[in-house]
Amino acid sequence: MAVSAFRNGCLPIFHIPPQLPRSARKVDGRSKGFRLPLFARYSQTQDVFSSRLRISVENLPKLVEDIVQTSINTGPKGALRLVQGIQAFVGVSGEWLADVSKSTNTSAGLPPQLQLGLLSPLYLRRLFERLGATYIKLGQFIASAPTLFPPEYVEEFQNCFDKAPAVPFQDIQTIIREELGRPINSVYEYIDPTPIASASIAQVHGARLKGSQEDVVVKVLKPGIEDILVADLNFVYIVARILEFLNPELSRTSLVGIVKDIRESMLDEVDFYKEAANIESFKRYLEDMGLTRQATAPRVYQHCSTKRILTMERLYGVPLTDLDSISSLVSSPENSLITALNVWFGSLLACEIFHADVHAGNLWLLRDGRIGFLDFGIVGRISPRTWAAMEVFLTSIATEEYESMASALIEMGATNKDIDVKAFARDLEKIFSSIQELDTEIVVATSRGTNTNATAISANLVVDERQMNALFLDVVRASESYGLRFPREFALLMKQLLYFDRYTRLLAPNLNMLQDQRISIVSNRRSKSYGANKY
Ligand SMILES: Nc1ncnc2c1ncn2[C@@H]1O[C@H](COP(=O)(O)OP(=O)(O)OP(=O)(O)O)[C@@H](O)[C@H]1O
Repeated sequence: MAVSAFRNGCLPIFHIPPQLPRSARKVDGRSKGFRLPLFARYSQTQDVFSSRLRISVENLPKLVEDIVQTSINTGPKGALRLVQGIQAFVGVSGEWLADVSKSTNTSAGLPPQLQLGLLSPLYLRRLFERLGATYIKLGQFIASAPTLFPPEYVEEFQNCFDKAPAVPFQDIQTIIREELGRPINSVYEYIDPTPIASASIAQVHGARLKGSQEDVVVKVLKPGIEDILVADLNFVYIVARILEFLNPELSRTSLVGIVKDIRESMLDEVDFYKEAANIESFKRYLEDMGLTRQATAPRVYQHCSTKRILTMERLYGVPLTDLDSISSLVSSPENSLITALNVWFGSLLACEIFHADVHAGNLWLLRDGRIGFLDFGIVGRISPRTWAAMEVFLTSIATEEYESMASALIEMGATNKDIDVKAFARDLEKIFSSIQELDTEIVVATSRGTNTNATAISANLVVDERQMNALFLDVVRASESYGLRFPREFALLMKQLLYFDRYTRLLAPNLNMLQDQRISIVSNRRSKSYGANKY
């Protein structure tokens, strides 16, 4: 049962099933349709429309000024991106037309996933992938923001992969040389021309330092990526401004504010000084809490790091989902998981930043048995107050205390309305009890610890994750129906907990992540702040 799944330390996952459970559609007889106003406001009367228009026209000069200013800031690169955008649009339109013509040859008619044209989730996701870095990141943002976007889109954008073709090594060498301001061989003994990884924004190469002969990796920002980001984000900003102008109600959802937030956090990701500062901050936290024998983050070599290249100690290890390799490295995968959890939970308050992207590629078990945290491009900051409410929320899931759960959600969600806690608690209880009958066997099979049968476990994980994720969405929607809006940190935190939930099911299926005495989710209060220094 799902509730017993929580007792086993399982949490809802951000993966949305296409067919949401009954509880996703209705709670307490209220329709819980989930749409941005953009998708849902077609039934306005003419009067309302014209009064809106009157209000909007007054804002026209400001809008025009904003568009002109943003276009000037974008410069000629805007035109280039426009051409690339048109090419991507034509390409995906071709795919859509081909699929339409295939389905018109069948008797079943046009399937729903084709009906919205390029605005349907599948084709929009493909368009985003063709448009490259900015849109891939935007897609990932949509995938992690179920409170803001319709579930079909959230689900489809889970597939927005951050892989990209590698930049030729010659171009990478040019960037490194320019950034260093001296010959490459004066700093590195060698750099491996074959990249370890090539993502949308950066490419990573293995290398060895001259002199000390230490193994390092060099993370290199892909050429022209900042220009692309600026051009694209300015375009998205203009679209958001126009939408808000056409429909002033959108300003209540603060669409422009969201776009500004995304712009800020994406531009942060292309500044390796910031990533280096985040790593340093995390390392100081480990040192000051005496955790260096349990966990680490790569040392940054400042003399060969700049805004566009980051030279770091090379870590050797395996992702936390690689059960076979983990078992060959340590006798108790469960203990390794507990360490990872304690270090991460501890950082929530004892370090100014927390690692906000702990997917398996970024969380390793190292050969020496320590946990390695990689990639501090995305970090979050949480206030002690929000975390205190989060702790109550997590505990109430395990103890099934719905009034505490309601109060914690109210504490976290911004609202100035008075909320009926008891009614909210009843709605939450309904959500949780409505999933009691969900595939009991799945959870039972997982919790029996079938760790010899990796395939069965992963199959179970997928199904179970979908259910848990739907449950989480239900909770968010129920909260929204009471006027609650959660801060970005809430979604960021939940996403990390869902990653940990996945690791728990793989490495320690009988572990109760929320209640086990060995795991300290209760705050290590921030006695001292290990903030990111400015470089
Ligand atoms: N210090 C390191 N030691 C060993 N390998 C590393 C190190 N840093 C990065 N890598 C390798 O390079 C890959 C990509 O690095 P990183 O995650 O920092 O880049 P990214 O562009 O942010 O990628 P993503 O968006 O996929 O997380 C990692 O998954 C890992 O395989």
